[in-house]
Amino acid sequence: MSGHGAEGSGWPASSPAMSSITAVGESYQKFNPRAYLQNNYMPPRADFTSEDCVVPWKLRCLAEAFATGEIHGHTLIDIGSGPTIYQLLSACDHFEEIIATDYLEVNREVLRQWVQDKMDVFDWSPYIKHVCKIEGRGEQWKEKEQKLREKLRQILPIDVHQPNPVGSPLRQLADAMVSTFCLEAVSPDRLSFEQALQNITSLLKPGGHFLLIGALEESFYLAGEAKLSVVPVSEADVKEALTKSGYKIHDFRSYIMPPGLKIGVDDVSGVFFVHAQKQPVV
Ligand SMILES: C[S@@+](CC[C@H](N)C(=O)[O-])C[C@H]1O[C@@H](n2cnc3c(N)ncnc32)[C@H](O)[C@@H]1O
Ligand SMILES: O=S(=O)(c1ccc2c(c1)CN[C@@H](CF)C2)N1CCSCC1
Repeated sequence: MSGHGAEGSGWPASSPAMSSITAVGESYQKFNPRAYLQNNYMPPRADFTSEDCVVPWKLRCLAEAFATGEIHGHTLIDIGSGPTIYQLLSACDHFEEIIATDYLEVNREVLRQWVQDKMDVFDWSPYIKHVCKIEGRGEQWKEKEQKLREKLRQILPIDVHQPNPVGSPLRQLADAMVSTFCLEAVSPDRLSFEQALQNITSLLKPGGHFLLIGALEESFYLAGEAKLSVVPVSEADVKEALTKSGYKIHDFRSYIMPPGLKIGVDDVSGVFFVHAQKQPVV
């Protein structure tokens, strides 16, 4: 899936909006997964020493959401997975099948390599160990790692700017959805952010739960040679977009990025976490 085509996007092929979306897709051609992982998922950002650090905060948000027991079913889909799997560690105990998605083949291949336990893949063990610790069930980290590898059964191309983001409608709507640092990082403006949210919502069954994590007031980030534009969003912008797409917000939390984690790889001000639920259409 190229994602560059105007076909079916709902925008006129030559409109300014479609031109901006095409430009975003072109900017991602230089995205370097290894550099992206280095910038965001290794020290100093990968600091597990205090519950106040961003990684423990984010993993706790996800673990606590799944610990409610409200979020379960057969299939969970992750939107814009990139080269990362940390966002699925607490989910894998509550679903039979997990679908990862990304726009870039390089990222989908990184995920395939991890699932197949190939050499030279990123070491997620600090994240897996931390999740096992905060979940408090005494699960061995290698068990959780193997469980996720078994459940991560599909790794699909996706373009959130298409009305059918994964090409054809899913055989079965997802019971739950996760997305981390994707929508704002691939949308040139607020309107396309809201439209992308509307598009991915078509993949989630009515009543399905959605865990959304993203960057607050960020305008760019680096991933090797790529400098990607990000649409700056506030808490209010995110809440408004979710409401417009028919969600009820159950929980909204924000984390202010400490100065020590502002390392030049982006200009993120904070991180938001939302637990929302798609409301049935009456
Ligand atoms: C900032 S990364 C987020 C990666 C990961 N979810 C995380 O938490 O770090 C944004 C991801 O969105 C993907 N992406 C770019 N354009 C997209 C599009 N039109 N639709 C869906 N995903 C897209 C990129 O390939 C990249 O993996
Ligand atoms: O908050 S992070 O430092 C983080 C993680 C990923 C990103 C950003 C920040 C900000 N820029 C985003 C670009 F889209 C990607 N973090 C990294 C460790 S795990 C918890 C999340």
